[in-house]
Amino acid sequence: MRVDPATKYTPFPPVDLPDRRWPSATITRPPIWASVDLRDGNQALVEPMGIERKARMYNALVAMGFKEIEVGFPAASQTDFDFARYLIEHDMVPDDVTLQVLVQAREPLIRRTFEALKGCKRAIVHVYNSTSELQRRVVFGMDRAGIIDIARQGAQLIHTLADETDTEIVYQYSPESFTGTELDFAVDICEAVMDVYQPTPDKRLILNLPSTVEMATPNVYADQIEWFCRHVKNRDSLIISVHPHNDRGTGVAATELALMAGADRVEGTLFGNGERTGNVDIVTLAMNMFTQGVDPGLDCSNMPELVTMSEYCTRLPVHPRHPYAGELVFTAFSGSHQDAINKGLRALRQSNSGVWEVPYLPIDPTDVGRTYEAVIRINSQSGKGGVAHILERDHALQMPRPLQVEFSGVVQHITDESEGEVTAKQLWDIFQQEYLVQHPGDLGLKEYRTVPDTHATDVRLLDAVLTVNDEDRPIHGRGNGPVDAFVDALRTETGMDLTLVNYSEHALGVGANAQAYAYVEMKAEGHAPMYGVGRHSNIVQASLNAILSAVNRVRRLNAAGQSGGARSTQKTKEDAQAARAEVAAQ
Ligand SMILES: CC(=O)SCCNC(=O)CCNC(=O)[C@H](O)C(C)(C)COP(=O)(O)OP(=O)(O)OC[C@H]1O[C@@H](n2cnc3c(N)ncnc32)[C@H](O)[C@@H]1OP(=O)(O)O
Ligand SMILES: CC(C)C(=O)C(=O)O
Repeated sequence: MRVDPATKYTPFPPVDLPDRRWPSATITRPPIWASVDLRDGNQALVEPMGIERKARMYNALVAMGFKEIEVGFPAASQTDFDFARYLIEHDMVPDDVTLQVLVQAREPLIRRTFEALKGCKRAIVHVYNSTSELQRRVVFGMDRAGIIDIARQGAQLIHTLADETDTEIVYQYSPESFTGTELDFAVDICEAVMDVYQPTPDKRLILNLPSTVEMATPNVYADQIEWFCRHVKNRDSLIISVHPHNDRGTGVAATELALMAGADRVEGTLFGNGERTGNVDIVTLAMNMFTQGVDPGLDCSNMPELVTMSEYCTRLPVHPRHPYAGELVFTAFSGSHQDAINKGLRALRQSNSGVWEVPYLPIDPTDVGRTYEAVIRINSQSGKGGVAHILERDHALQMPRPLQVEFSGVVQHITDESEGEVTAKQLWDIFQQEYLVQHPGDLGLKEYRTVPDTHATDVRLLDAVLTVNDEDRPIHGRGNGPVDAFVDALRTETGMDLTLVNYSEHALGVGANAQAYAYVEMKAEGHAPMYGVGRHSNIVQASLNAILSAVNRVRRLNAAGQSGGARSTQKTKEDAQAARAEVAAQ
């Protein structure tokens, strides 16, 4: 029988704060960022980082612009102790960066922590004990007074040791499991710690209010933070810090609402690594601010490098759909998205506006070190817009709309069969096979010339030599220009009733050797109109090639015993099989 959640789980009680103010606040500046990758992130890894990996991540965090970095729990493990020593002894702490170390409110651990800090110019000593009703009851078996005593004694020892050291100590206290702690008790225990440290507006105490376990909707965390800020004494002598986890998958939202509710500082990790479902993801938070026009003060401009570094250090993958960072987050496969992105990018180029406005792309991929290459990729969900985008981007083709429709039908037929992706290179190969390559049995244009008809005005006579399977075939035609005369000659040669329906062309580059593309839509009796594409440095020859391309496609259809319109596949069975085999092989 299924479990009845109503009998097994208790809903989180709402906070009594009817005049809450945070819903009308906005985030206009970044908080103080503190990375806990090397502590909370590290303690959650299957294989915790050694010194080499820790140092690599530490350097990356400094380079990003973090000014406060929790480097470990030196009293808990020799590696963490040694790493703090390593940074201090190798003078790896820039003047504007403060190392932070975590310790439980327990005397031997606190003493050991101070040993780890010897020689450090400035450090945040972050002490914690657990305060929630559940932990008081089942872990510590203590009442409120006993728990306050642990915190007070821990703070007293730290205060004493701080007076004896040359290191400038910044105090930080966390009522761990804050989200499960009654708010009045959270204020009481924090104020007991404040009584020891005596913070002032010039020497503020960091009070860190962790969502050790995310237990409710983000608005509840915001209420808790606002309630605390409004009830704690000497608010101006405090830095209110949040340390959200992501158990409900809403760590980022909870943090944003907590900032609106008055938090000054955020502890989190890159890409949300951390205990269970992780700590809050600082990269997403920072980029969310960035996309609202707020400089987060953290450099995420080389996201691929950050991902590589994080994956190496944590030995955990960053999900391909991870916000801003995942391999696929700037990629559209679906046709209507591709169409809108294609149009949006074009409109942006034309507008010359610096303001980013592209449907389905909340940020410019280049702002995080990505290119536009991956934005549009082709599979069976894709449409003409995506196909046209890639051919224009990589080969400067300006395909007329009906040709886009026709060619996307060819591509779709292949992707439907292969059920996979078609790379940009494969797409170009398919296009060339379909329109530009001479297949066995196709007509090729060896040479041509036109002369005015001396017996009629505005009429030209054409003499050309076609090749079919290495055999020459002379042809002759007349018309009001070379194109018209060529179509006339082909009517005679092929016996097909051919009409030129549409024509367009464009140059590729400039100068005498610039290539031109010509696109023709031909109607052959018994077939729907069909496109041909020609390429040559001479525009007339490009046009004649395009006409032959269309005629050859009709001939291939006839040879395969098929008929049908432009939207049906124009590929012979062999072409389709070859293309499918190529896609499958990659
Ligand atoms: C939410 C967080 O992420 S907090 C950070 C958590 N990080 C870690 O725990 C990683 C590092 N910790 C460790 O390696 C170990 O826990 C150590 C080295 C610190 C301590 O190890 P041990 O002394 O063997 O204790 P262990 O952790 O198994 O048990 C905790 C004991 O400390 C007590 N305790 C836990 N927290 C505190 C605290 N803040 N203040 C005082 N006592 C505490 C517990 O009640 C328990 O007491 P008991 O032995 O009388 O039952
Ligand atoms: C030590 C505290 C801040 C912690 O890591 C947590 O509550 O998650």
